[in-house]
Amino acid sequence: MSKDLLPKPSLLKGVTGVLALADGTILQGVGCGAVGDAVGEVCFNTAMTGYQEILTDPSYMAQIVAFTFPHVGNVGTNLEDLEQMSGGAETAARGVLFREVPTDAANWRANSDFDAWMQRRGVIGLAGVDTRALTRKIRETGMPHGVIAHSPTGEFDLDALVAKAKAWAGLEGLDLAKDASTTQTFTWDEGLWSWPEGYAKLDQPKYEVVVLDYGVKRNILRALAHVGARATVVPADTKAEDILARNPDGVLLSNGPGDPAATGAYAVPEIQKLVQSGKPVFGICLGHQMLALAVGAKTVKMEQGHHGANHPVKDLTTGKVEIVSMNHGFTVDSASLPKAVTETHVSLFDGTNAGIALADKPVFSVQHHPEASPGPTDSLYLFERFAGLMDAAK
Ligand SMILES: NC(=O)CC[C@H](N)C(=O)O
Repeated sequence: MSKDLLPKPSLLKGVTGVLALADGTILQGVGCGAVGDAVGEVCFNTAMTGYQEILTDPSYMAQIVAFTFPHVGNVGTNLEDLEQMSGGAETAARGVLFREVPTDAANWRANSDFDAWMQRRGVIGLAGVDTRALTRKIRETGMPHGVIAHSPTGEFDLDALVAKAKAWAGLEGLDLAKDASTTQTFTWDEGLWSWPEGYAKLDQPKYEVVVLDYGVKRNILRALAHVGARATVVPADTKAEDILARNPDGVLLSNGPGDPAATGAYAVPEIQKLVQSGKPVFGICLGHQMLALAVGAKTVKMEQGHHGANHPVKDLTTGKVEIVSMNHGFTVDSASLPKAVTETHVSLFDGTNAGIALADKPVFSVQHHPEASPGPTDSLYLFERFAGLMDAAK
């Protein structure tokens, strides 16, 4: 085991949790949340708040999230900050790692403490690990495959856990949108949250938007309502003909888990028809990547990915810099963008593509999360840009 990744003994009450990486590295700590083990890609997230939204973001399916912020769980969990639509017993992320052992919940909105919430929702937690050393490792060698395990008796078959991490094929080529998507069409009219009112209600919709659900976050639907759009959410494999038959004012391609290239196999031909129809189209994250595939560009796997709530992105159409929420492990290869497609946004961390627009159609998309949740709301203007395109098309 690398010396860097040894636990800090003062933090440990007993080794009841481990993370076993495919290269044989073992991190030991205090297990919490659900008991058992789970395999996934290990990424780090630099957000300082919003762990409940992050862990329930469907785009984190098949991933294990290591928070660089040391105190996770202190404000407990509540019934509102859930991003996945199902709201069911299963949470998107497979596991979570953090530095300090979580305390009891201390927040007026909390109805549960973090440990009990993780237990109920099947999330395995591992506390007391040197997340800084793990983050440095990910920065140097990319996002590893790992198995997170929690055993209250402290018994682990470490060789078997490493073997399981090694045997996992990874996210490349994996279509998870079909698992994250709704199977039933439904409409949504809840707006954004503010204090002390709570969630707003959309009374008089100005626009009707069909949302192709590849694993949509609730706050995307709320941000649509915020600009006057009522969402009709349809399953990931819905045909363009069926969407256009509803005569929506616009179509939104949602975020979602997995590899865009694998998901694109069935979604891309439908997105191409939607683009050709002349309807305004807005893509977010996985939706952005699949729109890029639909217009002939390529997507590639990233080394360490972007996961956080403090990423600077430049809107090349206005010259403005926005601080955004990011969560992606694949990226659109800007060099592969065809001539008719403009690069509208770039990441100021590494220059990777963060947005595109079509020259001759009311179609655009971004890699980041304008709906935030968690994170800053600098990019909410993109929902207004979408509304502007819908106005122009009316
Ligand atoms: N948040 C998302 O939609 C993520 C998109 C894709 N699964 C990626 O990791 O790049």
